[in-house]
Formats: sequence, structure tokens, C-alpha cells
Amino acid sequence: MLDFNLNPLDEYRKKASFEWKKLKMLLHPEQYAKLQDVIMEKIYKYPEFRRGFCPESLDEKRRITQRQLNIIKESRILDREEILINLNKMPYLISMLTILAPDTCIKFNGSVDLFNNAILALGTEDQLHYVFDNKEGKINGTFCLTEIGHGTNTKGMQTTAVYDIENEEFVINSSCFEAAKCWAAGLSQTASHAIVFAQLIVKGEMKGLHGFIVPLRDPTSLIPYPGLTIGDMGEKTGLNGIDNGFLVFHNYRIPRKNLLSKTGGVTLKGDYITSFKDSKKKHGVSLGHLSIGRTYIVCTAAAYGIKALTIAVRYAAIRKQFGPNESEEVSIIEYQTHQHRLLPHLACAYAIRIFGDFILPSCCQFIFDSLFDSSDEHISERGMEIHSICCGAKPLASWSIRDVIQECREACGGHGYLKAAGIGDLRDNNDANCTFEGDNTVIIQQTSNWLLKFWPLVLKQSRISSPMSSVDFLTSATEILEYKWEIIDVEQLCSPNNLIQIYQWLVCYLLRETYEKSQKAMQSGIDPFWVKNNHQVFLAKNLSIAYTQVRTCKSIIVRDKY
Ligand SMILES: Cc1cc2nc3c(=O)[nH]c(=O)nc-3n(C[C@H](O)[C@H](O)[C@H](O)COP(=O)(O)OP(=O)(O)OC[C@H]3O[C@@H](n4cnc5c(N)ncnc54)[C@H](O)[C@@H]3O)c2cc1C
Repeated sequence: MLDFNLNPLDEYRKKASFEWKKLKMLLHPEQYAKLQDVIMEKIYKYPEFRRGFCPESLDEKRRITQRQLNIIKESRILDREEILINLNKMPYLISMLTILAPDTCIKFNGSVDLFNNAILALGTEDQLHYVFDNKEGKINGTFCLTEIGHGTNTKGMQTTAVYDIENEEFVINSSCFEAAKCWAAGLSQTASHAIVFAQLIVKGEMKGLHGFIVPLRDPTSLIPYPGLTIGDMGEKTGLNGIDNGFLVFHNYRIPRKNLLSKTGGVTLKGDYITSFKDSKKKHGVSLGHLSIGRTYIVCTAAAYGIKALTIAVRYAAIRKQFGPNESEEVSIIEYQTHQHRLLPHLACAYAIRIFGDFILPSCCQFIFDSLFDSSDEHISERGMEIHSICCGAKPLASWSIRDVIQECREACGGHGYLKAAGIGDLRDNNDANCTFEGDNTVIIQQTSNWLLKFWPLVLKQSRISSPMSSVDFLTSATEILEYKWEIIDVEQLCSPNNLIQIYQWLVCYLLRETYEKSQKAMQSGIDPFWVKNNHQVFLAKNLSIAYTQVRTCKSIIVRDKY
């Protein structure tokens, strides 16, 4: 590892109480540093990855993003088969691409991963060719769930797919403007195929939300097919290389075989079939598959935060204001307030980065096992657990990094507000992390809902264990709640084991409080919908956060366990 060239940061680099090379090796083991070089060599030869500082038009941004996406597909950098050889390299790739080409990295997630994973999770073997075609760049995917009228409430979605027995086709319609699909990445200009979620209607009966593979445009000319109105969402606060669009269906027909029918299919004669026996199992597995985007977000958020902190900490070492006398000014990093503002965020970004190193490979491993290894009897429970961890991890990471970036911006004063400082773009890009793949405030409720199922087992004094062991400590919940700490100094307080014990106590406490208060409210006749709503702010939301913090701390301590 090369030393830095002489530069104005040397004064502070020399003062470090640790060896920076050792720390770097811990975070970036040599094999990944080499991988980074290999990838840079692969893609840096393309001018699309060497961009200047000139502002680009919206069209140009989008053209470059699509070109970059094609290059990533062609060079197979994020190819599933490549990654399966060493799952741990995935977070490094995502972090690197997030810094190099954030829009492209996010577009890859929407148009390749979400599209392909929906087919792998919900589709059948005959539909796998779409996955390969998408990977090879023969088609471009997009994922259309959100509608104008309903985003997080998927049950309320109004796009319909009615089965036409005579023609063996589904007829898709947007019943009103509110049913228009919106936001999907790549939909506006580049996607040739979409995964569309619509209410399935068979013989006049509603069968609930189902996924369909819908051809949108000719893959070569990219001209939309008749029966569709496709438009653009317009310029966004960030990530403008991505062509997010909207879509309205007018009696649009697709073949019967385009229904993703792993959990429920329709026969030629229009009978709805579903394997009730293991539908619960399939649900858990599907949720696990669809978690991958949230694990990406943990890694992209960490990468944004680390970049913002690098800028702010370096700036703090160079920037001088005030001093003990008129002739001497000191670097702003010397100010207690400045350290207090930046250093906890630095620790937080490290923690999220390491958590990403754990959660993304865990999710990839889960997807791999669920597809190719039938020996895991608990695969469905594992899917549920991955889903529950990710529904806490995405909010924790994106909210924390939102605060990290904002503090970094302010810590750089007026210069931090310049476009050229780069912090504003990081803030705008991370902002979307709080909303897409499920709004933070809403998805975090999935984590607490899952945790609440374990409290009755605590009351029965049953042994609690889960495939990824994230709730095993609840077996000792009663003893944990009795813990008394005799901590004498900060060092002891911050020892990893103490921190985990403290967070575990908090999880047990919040779990007991949320459960007991909800039960009491329910017994008094309050509707379960309002009971859940009324216990979010001080209980359920904090419960999910504390549980995710336990997982984060554990991934730091035992980062090589998984
Ligand atoms: C850049 C970007 C890219 C996107 N890409 C895609 C894509 O590729 N495909 C796709 O299908 N969608 C995509 N989306 C849409 C995204 O998934 C939705 O915006 C998101 O799910 C939130 O839905 P909504 O916008 O309808 O917000 P709403 O659900 O209307 O939420 C609005 C507010 O109400 C609050 N709220 C809602 N319900 C509750 C509740 N029960 N309890 C408490 N508070 C609540 C939320 O916290 C939120 O603050 C994208 C969005 C963005 C910004």
C-alpha cells in the first residue's frame, strides 16, 4: 500500500494514534483492494466513467447512465455467477460503484436486480429466459409496483389484470389516473420489459395483487407498444441519470404465461390455482428475495456517508479560523464542538459500512440457498428473518447517513454548500434511500411486527431461536431485564460486550412494553389498526431501531461469522 504524497494533511496524519494502513486493511482486505484495481481497469477505459465537472443536460445524464449500465452488464462485474464465487465481495463492489457512478448503481438495482429477483422469487422455470436476457442486455427491465394513488399500501393498488378465457390472455387496465404506475426506474425511456403488479381478476373474482411480465417496448427501437401511455416523472432532486417514468394501461393484452405464478396461477380454463399447503413457506422465501434492494441501500448509504466524511474531516484539518492570539489561527478540527459534530458520525458510518458487509452477502447467500439448496428446512423462516432485519436496516442506515451528510455539509461552512464540494449531491442521492424500496417509517413496522410474535414465547419460557440467531437472546429476556451494570468509566461502557448487553436490554424492555400496552389497548376494545398506530412513536419504532442496532454491533464484533 503506497504512502500518501506530501500534502497539507500530513500534519494531522502524523498525529494519528493508529496505523491507517492497518485500519484500511481491516475494512478493505487486500483481495478487495486488488479487485477494485481490476474493476477500475475494466471500466475506466470507457469515457463514460471519466466525467468532467461541466454540468450535463438531463438527456446527457441519462444517456451516460444507460451507457454505464450497458458497460457494467457487458463486463459482468455484478453478475450473479461471478459474485457467487465470493459473496463477500458484493458490498465492496456496490460501495465502489456508488462512489463512481451512483445513478447507474441504483438503476442497476431497479432494472436488473429487482426485475430478475421478482422472476426468481415469484416466477417459474419457463420465465427464467427473461433473467438471462436482462443480464445480457438483450432486454432492459423495470419494476412497477408504485401507483399514483398508492405507494406503501400495496393492497390498495388499482391496476387490474382480468383473465380472458377465450383468448388465453390477461387484459391489463389502469382503472383511473390514480392507478397509473409511477416512479419505476428506466420506465420513461429505456425499459423494454416490466414486472407489473396488478389485481388479478378471474371469472369476476378478485384474487389479490400478482406480478406479471409485461413487454413495454420493442427492445431494439425502444418504441412503446400500442395500448400503453408512457411518460416521464420529470427532473428530480437527485439521481437524474435515472429515467423514472409513469405508465397507463388501456386494455393492454399479455399472454397467460406471463403471470408470475409460483404462488398462484390460472389454468387455460380460467381456474385459479394456489398451493395453500406451502404458500406460507413461499411467502417467506419471496420476502427474503425481495430484500436484496434494501441491503444494497445499506451499502450505498454507507458509501455516501464515508465520502461526505472524507470531505468534511479533511476540510476540517486544513481550514483555519480563530486562535489563541492574533498571529496564530488553528484548524477547525481542533475545536471540541467540531470533533463532537463529526466524530460520532464517523463511527456511525464505519458501523453501517461493516453492517452492510454482513447483511448484503447474507441476503445473497439466502437467495442462492433458496434456489439451489433444498436441504434447508427453515428457508422460509430465514427469508422472514432477512426481511425483518432489512426492514430495520434500510431505515437505520439511510436515516443515520442523512444526518451524517447534513452535519458534514454544515461543518464545511459556506464552501460545503458549493455544488463542487459534492456534499449536496450525496445528500440528494441518499435522500431517495429513505423512500424507495418502501418508505422508512412504514417498512420499519414490519420489523416490530415480527419481533412482537416472540413475546408470547418469552412469557411461556420457551426456547427462542431463529435461523440467523438474531432473536436467540430473547430466550433469556427475563434475566436480561434484571441486569444491573456497574460501569465505572467510559471505556468500560463502550466495550463491545457491554454495548450489546445494553442494547439487548433495550430490545427486551421495548418489546415487553409494546406488547403489554398493545394487549391492554386491544382488550379495551380499540381496533387493532389503531392499536398498532398508537404505539409507533415511542415504542414499536424504537424497538425496531434498537433490535437493528444489536445486529449492527454484533456484525462488528463477529464480522467473519457469516
Ligand atoms: C427516486 C425514486 C425511485 C423509485 N423507484 C421505484 C421503482 O423503481 N419502482 C416502484 O414501484 N417504485 C419506485 N419508487 C416509489 C417508492 O417506492 C415510493 O415512493 C415509496 O414506496 C413510498 O410510497 P409513496 O410515495 O406513495 O408514499 P406514501 O405511501 O403516500 O407515504 C407518504 C408519507 O406518509 C407516511 N405514511 C404512509 N403510510 C403510513 C403508515 N401506515 N404509518 C405511518 N406513516 C405512513 C409515510 O411515512 C410517508 O412519509 C421510487 C421512488 C423514488 C423517490
